[in-house]
Amino acid sequence: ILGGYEARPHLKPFMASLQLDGQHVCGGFLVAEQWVLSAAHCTEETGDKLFQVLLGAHSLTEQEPHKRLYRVRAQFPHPGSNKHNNKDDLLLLQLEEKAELNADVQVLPFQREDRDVAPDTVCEVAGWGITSHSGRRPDRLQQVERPVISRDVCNHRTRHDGTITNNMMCTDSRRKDTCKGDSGGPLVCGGVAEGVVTAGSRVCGNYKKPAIYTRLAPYAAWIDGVMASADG
Ligand SMILES: NCc1cccc(NC(=O)c2cccc3[nH]c(C(N)=O)cc23)c1
Repeated sequence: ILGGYEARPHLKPFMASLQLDGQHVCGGFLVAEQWVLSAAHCTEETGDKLFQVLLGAHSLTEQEPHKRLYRVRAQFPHPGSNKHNNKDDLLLLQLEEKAELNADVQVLPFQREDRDVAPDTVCEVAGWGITSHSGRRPDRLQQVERPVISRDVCNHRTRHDGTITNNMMCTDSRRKDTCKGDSGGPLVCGGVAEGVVTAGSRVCGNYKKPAIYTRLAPYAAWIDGVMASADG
C-alpha cells in the first residue's frame, strides 16, 4: 500500500496473508470458514507449491493471540484466468480445516448484486504489500481509502485504454494506491467486499494507471459452486 497508514490492529479480521516459506506473497480474505479468496496471478511464480494462509494477524512477525498459519488443501484458480491479462483474476483456497473464528478471525461478506459501485464512493483497501517505490515491505497491516472512478474514465485511452471489462472496477491511484504484495486483498465499500486487488499494469501510485479490481458480484455463482463442490 503506497501513501496509506498502519491499520488499527485486528479491525480487519477477514484479512489473510498468503505465504510461501514464511514469506508474505499476496493478500486475501476469509470468504467462508474454510475458504479464502485471492487473485489467480498470485500463483504465477509458485509452480505447484501450495500457499500457507496466515489468519488473525496484524504483525507478520510478532506473536499475537489469535494468529494462526493454516495449510491449504486445494487451490482453485478461476478457469478463465491467465497470465496474459487481468481477466477472471480470482483464486479460491480451501483451508486444510475450518478456520477457528474469534475476535481476530472473521468472514467478510462479498457483494452479490451485480451493480456498479457509484463513482466517487470512498472504499478502503488493506494489505502487507510494499509501502514505497524502493520496495519496502511492512511488518504490520497497512490500509488506504480510495475513491471509485467510473469505468469510462478508467478506460480512457490515456488510462487503461479500453481493457477494463464489466467484471472489473477502478479506484484513483494518485499517490495513494495498491502495490506489489497487495494483490488478492479485498476492496471494501460500506463493509462489503466489492472487488479483489489485481496487479493490472503493475504500476503503483501513478494517476495515469488507476488501480484495478476484479468485481465479485459477477462471480458469485462460481464462488458458491466451487465451495459447494469441494466441501463435499
Ligand atoms: N496499483 C496496481 C497494483 C496492484 C497490485 C500489485 C501491483 N504491482 C505488482 O504486483 C508488481 C509486480 C512485480 C513488480 C512490481 N514492481 C512494482 C513497483 N515497484 O511499483 C509493482 C510490482 C500494482
